Amino acid sequence: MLVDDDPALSELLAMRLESHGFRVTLASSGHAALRQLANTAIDLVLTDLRMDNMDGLALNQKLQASYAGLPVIMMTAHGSIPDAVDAIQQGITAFITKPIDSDELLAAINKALPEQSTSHASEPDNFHGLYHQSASMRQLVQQIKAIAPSQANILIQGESGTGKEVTARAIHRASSHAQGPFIAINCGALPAHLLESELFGHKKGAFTGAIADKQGLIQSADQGTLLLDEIGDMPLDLQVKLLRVLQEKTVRPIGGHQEQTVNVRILSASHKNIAQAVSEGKFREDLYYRLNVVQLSLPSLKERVEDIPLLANLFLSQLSKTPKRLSPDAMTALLSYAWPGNIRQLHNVIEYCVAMTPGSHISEDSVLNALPAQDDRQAFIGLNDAKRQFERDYILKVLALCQNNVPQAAKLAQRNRSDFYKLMKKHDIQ
Ligand SMILES: Nc1ncnc2c1ncn2[C@@H]1O[C@H](COP(=O)(O)OP(=O)(O)OP(=O)(O)O)[C@@H](O)[C@H]1O
Repeated sequence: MLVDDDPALSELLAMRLESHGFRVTLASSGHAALRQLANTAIDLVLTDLRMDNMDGLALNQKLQASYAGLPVIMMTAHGSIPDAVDAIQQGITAFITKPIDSDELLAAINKALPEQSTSHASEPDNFHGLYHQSASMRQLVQQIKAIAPSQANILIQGESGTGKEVTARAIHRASSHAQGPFIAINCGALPAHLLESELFGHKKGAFTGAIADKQGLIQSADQGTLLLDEIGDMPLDLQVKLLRVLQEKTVRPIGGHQEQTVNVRILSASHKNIAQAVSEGKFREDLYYRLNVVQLSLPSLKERVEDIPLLANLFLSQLSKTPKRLSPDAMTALLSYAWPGNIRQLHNVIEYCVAMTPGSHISEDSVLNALPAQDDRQAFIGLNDAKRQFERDYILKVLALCQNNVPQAAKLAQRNRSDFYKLMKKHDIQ
C-alpha cells in the first residue's frame, strides 16, 4: 500500500512498482489507509512522512498497534529523517529519501517483505496473453523472452489445445517484428494446391480459376511473423518451396517469373513429433533444421495443474457478464480431470458452466455435467488404486524378467513362493 497525499507522485511510483511485478493499492491519507487496510490484505506499507491531519509517524503508530509486524517504509524529504533511535523504537522498517531512487526502494522493499508475501509471490503472470503460474510455464516464458527478440525460427511443439498459437502471438509481440502483421495458417486444413496458392500467391492465368493476381500469405506477412500451424501436414513438394523461401528470403508466386524479397519471421507449430516424421521420411530433414533453430515444448495441462485455477478464473471473468465463482468442489473436479483437450477444453467447459449457471456459484455438478464420460474423468486415482496398480505392474514386470518362472520371480521380489502365488491370484495373473 502506497500512502501519499500527492496523487501525481503516487501514480508515478505505483507504475514503477507495478512494472516490477508488485500489486499496489493507493491511499491518499493516513485515515484512508487505515480504512482500506481493514478490507484488504497488505504485505507492506510505503508511506510519506509529511501529510496533513495524520503524518507518517502517526500512521505508523496506529499500524503498529493494530497490525503488529506489518513492514512500514517511510519516504522523507532530505534532512527530515527523525532520530534513528527514535525511528527504530517506533518500529519503522526503513527510510527512503526523496527523490526516490528505484533501486534503493526495490532493495528496501525486497528486504522488508516476508519471503512468501501473498499479493506478490503468487501473482499470476501474463506474458502478452500467455497466462501462466506453473513453474514449467514460467521457465518456458523465460526461454521465450530470451529468444523472441532474435530472428531465429522457432518450432512450437505441444498437444492440441495447449496454447501453441497463443505462444506464437506472444513471441511476435515480444519481437522486433511486433509492428508488422501476425498471420497464421493451418497447413493441415487445405488441400495441397490451395495451400500452395495461399502461401506463395499466384499470377493471373497461372491455373484454371486464377482470374486475378493474388498475393500469398508469406508476402502479406512481410516485416511481421508467419505461423505455419500443423507444419507436419505440409506436403513434401511444398516443403521444398518453403525451404527456398527460408534460404533465399525470397518468394515467387505460382506462374510468376520474379522473386520478391521478404523479411518474415517464421514460426511453426505441430502436435505431431516432427523429429519422428523426419525419421519416417515424411518430413524433409533440411527444412526441419531450418524451422527448428529453437524448439519450445508446451506441457499438457495435466502436467501443469497449477495453471488450472488461474485459467478457469480467467475464462470465467471473460465469459460471464456477471461475477461468478467456482465452488471448492467444482474446482477440485477441474483439478482432478485429465484434460485430453487441454486449455481449449477447459475454456469450453467453463463456457458451458457459465451458460448453465444463472446464479453466482458454479457447482461441482455443473462441472461434472460438462465433462465427457465418467471413465475419462480421473487424472488422479486414489492412493489405494494407485498401490494396487503398482503392485500388479510390478508382478508382471518381475515375471517377465524371469520369463514367467514363478519360483525365480518370487525370489527376486523377496517373497516366499506361496505369498507370490497369492499376489498373482489377487491380481488375476495366470
Ligand atoms: N496460457 C494461456 N492463457 C490464456 N489462454 C490460453 C492459454 N493457452 C491457451 N489458451 C486458450 O486456449 C485455446 C487454445 O489455444 P491455442 O489455439 O493457442 O492452442 P493450440 O495448441 O494452437 O491448439 P491446436 O493445436 O488445436 O491448434 C484458445 O482459446 C486460447 O486462447
